[in-house]
Amino acid sequence: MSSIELTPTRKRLSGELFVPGDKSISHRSVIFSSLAEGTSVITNFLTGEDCMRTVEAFRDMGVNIIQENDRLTVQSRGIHHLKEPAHPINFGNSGTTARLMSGVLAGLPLFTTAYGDESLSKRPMDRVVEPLSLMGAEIKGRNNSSLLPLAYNGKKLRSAKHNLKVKSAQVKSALLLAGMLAEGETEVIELGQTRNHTEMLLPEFGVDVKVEGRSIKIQGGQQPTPSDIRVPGDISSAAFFIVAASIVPQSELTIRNVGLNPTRDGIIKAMKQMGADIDVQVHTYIGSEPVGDLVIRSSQLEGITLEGDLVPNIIDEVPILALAATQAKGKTVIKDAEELRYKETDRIAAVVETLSILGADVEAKEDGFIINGQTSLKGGCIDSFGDHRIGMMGAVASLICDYNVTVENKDCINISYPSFFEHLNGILN
Ligand SMILES: O=C(O)C1=C[C@@H](OP(=O)(O)O)[C@@H](O)[C@H](O)C1
Ligand SMILES: C=C(OP(=O)(O)O)C(=O)O
Repeated sequence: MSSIELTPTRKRLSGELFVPGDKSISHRSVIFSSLAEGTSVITNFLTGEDCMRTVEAFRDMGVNIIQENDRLTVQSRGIHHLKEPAHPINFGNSGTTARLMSGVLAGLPLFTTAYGDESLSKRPMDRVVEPLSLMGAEIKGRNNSSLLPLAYNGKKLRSAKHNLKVKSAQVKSALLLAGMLAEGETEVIELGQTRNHTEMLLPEFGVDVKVEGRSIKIQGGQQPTPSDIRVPGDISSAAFFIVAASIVPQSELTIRNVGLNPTRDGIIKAMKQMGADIDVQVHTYIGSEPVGDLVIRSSQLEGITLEGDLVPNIIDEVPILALAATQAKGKTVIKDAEELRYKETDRIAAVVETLSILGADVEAKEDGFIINGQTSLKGGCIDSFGDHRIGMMGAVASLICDYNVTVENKDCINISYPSFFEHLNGILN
């Protein structure tokens, strides 16, 4: 198992950084272009392991996807010419691949099977299998079809009206994709606003989607048309450096071309509410997604409460926000975040264990945690638990620890940010 020992550098963060392409938009752009008939070019594609699983799934179905660094050329003959893979599809560690592809595979006239790694095989799939079954989907799997591996006896689905029971963009997107392949109009009513990349990006591929408040409607029988997409930088990756530059004294860091979709920018709102010094300049729109530059200067943070509607917006950023909270004066409370228990690992347990080892004052709750700051962190040996976001949080923590930090099982960072350590070393001055 790979590990890295990080020694206290006492260096500040400065200079400029371009974070890799957004993971959610990368997945969606390869799915939509693979379903389109013709050629699409995707640039600044995230080549992390998760998005490559989505690429491989479509390669397994006969789509020609040529990769040159972070540029993908997707050549597809369209929905009606996808071929049935002769072997199971590997979703790896990627929840987004598993959920979104479930919506696609259920609605294609193919028989497919799919599996995941140890972590993904424990994550709930009933959240997509159940509503897809209401559309006539035939999906079978372990544990009453709630866990991978799954087998999809794909067929033409019927439309449905779904009132979602979880705040999940993956579930919403799976049902919209299934709805696009079904007969009639499918409506998805969200429990709360989640990232809206599917609704924003499908129209770029010529698919009509109607959004009215929390209701999203899609007419069946639509086939995406090819489109060229430039993926904005991933705010969830930028989050590690937003927090790092805020908590490492004397830092001033610029992060360029970050996606600033309002359903994703909660990390900036939360950090600003804690007193972080962050300038935001939106300079372009890619499709309808705002993109801009951030300048972050170190500052004294204060504890806050993070709850309710903000939580889905910061769901992947909670581990790194928890580290920020250890450096904030007073109490930070994170609640309504039980979804964290269903990620690559139980992120409530993993955050509490990791920060406790490093010397923080943190208490687990069923739906989040309470952190009392400000604490000086010591150091120690921590495990990523095979979770990229926990591994990166540990690496950022090492910047403010008194002694060495060893991060065990660090290779999982390649899932969303293969160049993470290179980028970190490039801005430590
Ligand atoms: O739709 C997406 O691209 C994602 C949605 C979120 O998951 P949930 O839908 O399970 O909240 C998030 O945690 C994940 O990293 C990416
Ligand atoms: C939860 C995550 O991803 P996924 O659900 O796609 O595995 C994540 O990237 O933090």
